[in-house]
Amino acid sequence: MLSRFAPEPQLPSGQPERTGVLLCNLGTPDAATAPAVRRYLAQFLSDDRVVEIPKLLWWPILHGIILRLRPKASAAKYATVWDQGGATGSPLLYFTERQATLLRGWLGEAGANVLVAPAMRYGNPSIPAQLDALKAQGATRILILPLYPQYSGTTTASVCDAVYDWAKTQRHIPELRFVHRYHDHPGYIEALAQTVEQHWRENGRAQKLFLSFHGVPERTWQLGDPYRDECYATGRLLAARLGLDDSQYVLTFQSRFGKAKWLEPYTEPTLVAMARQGLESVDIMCPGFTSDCIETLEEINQEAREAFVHAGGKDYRFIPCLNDHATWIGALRDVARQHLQGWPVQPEPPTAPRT
Ligand SMILES: C=CC1=C(C)c2cc3[nH]c(cc4nc(cc5[nH]c(cc1n2)c(C)c5CCC(=O)O)C(CCC(=O)O)=C4C)c(C)c3C=C
Ligand SMILES: [Fe+2]
Ligand SMILES: [Fe+2]
Repeated sequence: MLSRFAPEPQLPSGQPERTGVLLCNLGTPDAATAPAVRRYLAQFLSDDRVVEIPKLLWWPILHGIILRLRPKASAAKYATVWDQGGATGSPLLYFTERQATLLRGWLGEAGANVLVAPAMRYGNPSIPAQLDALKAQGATRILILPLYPQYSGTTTASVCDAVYDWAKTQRHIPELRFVHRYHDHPGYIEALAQTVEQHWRENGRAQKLFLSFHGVPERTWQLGDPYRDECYATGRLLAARLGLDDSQYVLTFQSRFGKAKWLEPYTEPTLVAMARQGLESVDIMCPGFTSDCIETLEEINQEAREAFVHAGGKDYRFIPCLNDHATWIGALRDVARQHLQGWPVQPEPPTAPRT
């Protein structure tokens, strides 16, 4: 029987042991085309962390309906955000790569020589490919840093699964550490607050600030997923930092998928209801998304905007995600440093050749 363990990479003799950081985001299709979106959605929606319906029931729905109908419509939406928001190609991939490059430089400020690689849970560059690449560059310790500030079984735990699956194929597993959450980290809250304040300086201030987080099925919360509570904690800390009372901001959940009940209140129906009650202007941001993507640039900045205006709203002001904001990269550096404690981050002197 062939061994499931891959051969260990041959490192040039004298190459120092390195420390690596894997910056993980959700993923994105390789192109804004129906076949690429189908491949991406097939991988994404086959993950039982994401869809908790028994395979026997889910498979016919996924392969018989969703993967036949959704890719074409979804690709048309992806085409509207490709190259947008200051990005080239997929905004999610573009900003994740940029965050990795900047983080490497910022960690290097204090003389730390840490490898930083971007990775996507679904699509490319994949988590196993990037872990292989880090190992091939000599990484013997790797910190897994998901770009999800709030922990959810549907996202953070799925990144952990992908890393554990890769580890199962390795003869010599690097030391591994995982960041699970930073929803209340002062640097993250500060970066969000500065983004809102800059937006207010440039555009003035609307009647209400909407904080729209990605939704998850409500059942996951009832079963103990901490995601909802962590979103509310982020919302409260951000409002306090901005000096907002409860009447000045609204926290909602977007991107409902399928027929089940998801976390409420839902973003678009709340915008519509409030516009009908006379709300004229909103500022809207998505604090749980650390990069702009289809969910922010299309769903929030296009679809929800249209719904708000159609319901009588006048002024809809979208606030971009953290992307490559300097305070945010500083926060990522601080989160990484906290979790790298005790690990050597300087290249070690070459070891003497064995005699
Ligand atoms: C099917 C259920 C889904 C769950 C649960 C879910 C949780 C979840 N997702 C994000 C972040 C992102 N999701 C994105 C896209 C996206 N999400 C789902 C479904 C679920 N997400 C779908 C089907 C899609 C694809 C888009 C579409 O076809 O409409 C993205 C954007 C990807 C991109 O722009 O390339 C992000 C980011 C979080 C944080 C989360 C739970 C906390
Ligand atoms: Fe999603
Ligand atoms: Fe969406």
